[in-house]
Amino acid sequence: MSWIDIPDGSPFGPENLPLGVFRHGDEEPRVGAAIGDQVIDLAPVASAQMLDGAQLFAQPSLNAFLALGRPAWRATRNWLLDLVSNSAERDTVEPHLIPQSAVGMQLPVEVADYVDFYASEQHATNLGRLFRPDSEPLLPNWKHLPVGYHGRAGTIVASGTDIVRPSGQRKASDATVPTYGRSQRLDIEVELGYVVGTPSTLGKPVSVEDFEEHVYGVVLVNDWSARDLQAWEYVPLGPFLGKSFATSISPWVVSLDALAASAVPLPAQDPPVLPYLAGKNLVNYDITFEVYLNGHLVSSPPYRDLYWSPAQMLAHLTANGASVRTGDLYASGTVSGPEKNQRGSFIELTWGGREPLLVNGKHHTFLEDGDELTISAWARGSDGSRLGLGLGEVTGRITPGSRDK
Ligand SMILES: O=C(O)/C=C/C(=O)CC(=O)CC(=O)O
Ligand SMILES: [Ca+2]
Ligand SMILES: [Mg+2]
Repeated sequence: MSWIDIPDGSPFGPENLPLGVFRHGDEEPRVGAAIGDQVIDLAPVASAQMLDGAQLFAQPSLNAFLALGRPAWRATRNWLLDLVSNSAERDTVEPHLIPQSAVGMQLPVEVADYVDFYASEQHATNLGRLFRPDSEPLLPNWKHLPVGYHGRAGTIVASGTDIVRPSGQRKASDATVPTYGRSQRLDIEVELGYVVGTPSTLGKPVSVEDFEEHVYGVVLVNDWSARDLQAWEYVPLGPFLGKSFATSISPWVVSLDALAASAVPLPAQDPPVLPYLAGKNLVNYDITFEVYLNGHLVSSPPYRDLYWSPAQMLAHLTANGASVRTGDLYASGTVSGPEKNQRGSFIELTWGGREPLLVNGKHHTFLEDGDELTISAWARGSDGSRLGLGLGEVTGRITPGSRDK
């Protein structure tokens, strides 16, 4: 319960309290917490209470706060829970509530490195069938390690940023040589992203047990992908320009402490994983995404059945001694469920473009100029309810890009 008025159905209930970076008029961007349809401007509230570290909220990114580590994250969460639930705090907090409609949101984190996994068995199977129809859909390594690649941190953009249609080399299957031009198979990838707070040490792998020491929370990720560029360029070294032009993330970082209510055990893995990937308490989160094309729901991918847990992803990405830094982002890979309306990309939803989707009376395959794509997501608590535990949304609109050359 909160003394703050929270609209019914708000993703930001009194126990969610995600953090983000907002801009209010021409004031400096700074850290806020979302509750209902308002933002708590944290720096002046912390200053009024003469808290150490109040200046950490007067920053244009969460990085300084994230670097403090789990004890400080917990203490901050407890402070926030008290601010919104204890009516004695009302006089201090109320002057620093700002309607979300009056602020602009920017990237919550200055992203250091970006890694993208491929952890949904359903998605990997679908893409195997589409890209490698004559082979086994899952490659032999897939159930032994969380497959991933290093992406491009510098082109991670805030929700709402226009996505310029990328150009590049692509080769039609009946052509002998490639051409350069605008992508004709521009797609989305619906993913969950994990934000690293506490760095690790170079040369020292992070164990699955230490996941919560390093990871602060989650954001929504749309890993825009140009399937025609990708198909022509990516064997054998992996994704490159087909995915590096833009990746959008949601503005509010939901903490693992808030998400704990939706943790579900990871199903048994077969074959058994190597010891460095094994753990007794591996979890996933019971999160369901909703994908809207121009305002119409086209898919609802479920996260809870992902094959690899985020703790295993972190253990694997540091297994060679590579370190993580404050602000690193690693994403789950596209999330797809078994049903047709649970697929997390248009290449799957339209089966390579051969089965167009009928959306509001119009046939769609890949993204067209002007299309607006929004992903939202909700976590479910152990009682099956949504509990005001939403992740908010990430949105972007396709703009035409430069003329073909
Ligand atoms: O299987 C392939 O050939 C291609 C896979 C992808 O494009 C997916 C990817 O990059 C990772 C993911 O988001 O799941
Ligand atoms: Ca991806
Ligand atoms: Mg990308």
